[in-house]
Amino acid sequence: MKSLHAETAMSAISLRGVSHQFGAFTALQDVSFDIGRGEMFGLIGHNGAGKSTLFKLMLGLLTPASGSLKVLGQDTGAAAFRQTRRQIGYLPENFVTYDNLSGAEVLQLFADLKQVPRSACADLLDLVGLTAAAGRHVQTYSKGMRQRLGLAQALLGEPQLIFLDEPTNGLDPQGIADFYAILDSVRARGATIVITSHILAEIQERVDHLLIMHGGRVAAQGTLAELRQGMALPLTVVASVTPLQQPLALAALAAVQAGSSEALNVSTQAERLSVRCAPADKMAVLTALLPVASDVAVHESTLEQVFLGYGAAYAHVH
Ligand SMILES: Nc1ncnc2c1ncn2[C@@H]1O[C@H](COP(=O)(O)OP(=O)(O)OP(=O)(O)O)[C@@H](O)[C@H]1O
Repeated sequence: MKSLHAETAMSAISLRGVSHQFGAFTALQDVSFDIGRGEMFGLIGHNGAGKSTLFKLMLGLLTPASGSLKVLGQDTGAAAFRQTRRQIGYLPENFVTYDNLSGAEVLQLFADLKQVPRSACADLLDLVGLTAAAGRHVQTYSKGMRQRLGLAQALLGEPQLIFLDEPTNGLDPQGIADFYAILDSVRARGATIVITSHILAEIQERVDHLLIMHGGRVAAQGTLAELRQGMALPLTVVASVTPLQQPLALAALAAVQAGSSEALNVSTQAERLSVRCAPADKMAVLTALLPVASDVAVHESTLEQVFLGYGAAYAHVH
């Protein structure tokens, strides 16, 4: 499936035919995609699919064996990329910090390393909700607080581009919600965010575009809607139907089934009627149910189902 977004100089990131080997092992093969400026871009894949390697290439920490890789318009291999790096923030998968320093001291240290004025630290600590704990040793921080400190570090210097490698790993639901609320405020100033996560339910409503990696290759890319379309997984329509209306609903659905080559799976439980059908039959099912039902809702396939579907399809071909 081809990316639909424009492959122009406006891309924050552009990869063409990128491959990378570790010794004899090919970790990435012929990877091409674009990330538009201001997007929240989700990179997903099984363990070992190549996500962290891609991050390291995009950060200029590794050099691709072949292909071209431009980040913020600059070739990552060029000497000038050192300057571009200042526009980039990175929260690694395992953010390691110094336990016997305070949160404020850790952030100041990173500010010095990034040559960002220390005066920026107070606002960032405030943004990530650590002002009250700024004087405490990081040793006493919870996992969520450490991750928020890591995010503050990634946001030093107001970077245009931010890489977050499994940033919500180990956070509780409130911690995850807080983390994404901070990201929303970062997005509001136009920053591009690239994020990996294994918690697909968490990112499916939050990212603009997705790239599914499998075995070092791109298995699929697009918006969630495009990825769903590519997989054509069944969806479920649920509705409330009174006992009086139920025969009418079932008759209307039988008519839909008669006109479709795909199976319609209808089940009823008390007044709740549920129809599992192919995406192509969605409108016909809705048209059949709307006159005789209430509370009609469509449950599309989840990103997790889509991801597993692409994984299975990919494994079948390769
Ligand atoms: N420095 C290295 N030397 C040799 N092999 C490596 C090196 N770094 C990564 N690999 C291998 O490259 C492949 C891709 O690894 P990578 O860390 O990019 O995967 P990932 O998608 O980030 O996985 P995870 O979800 O587990 O973090 C894996 O098979 C890994 O073992």
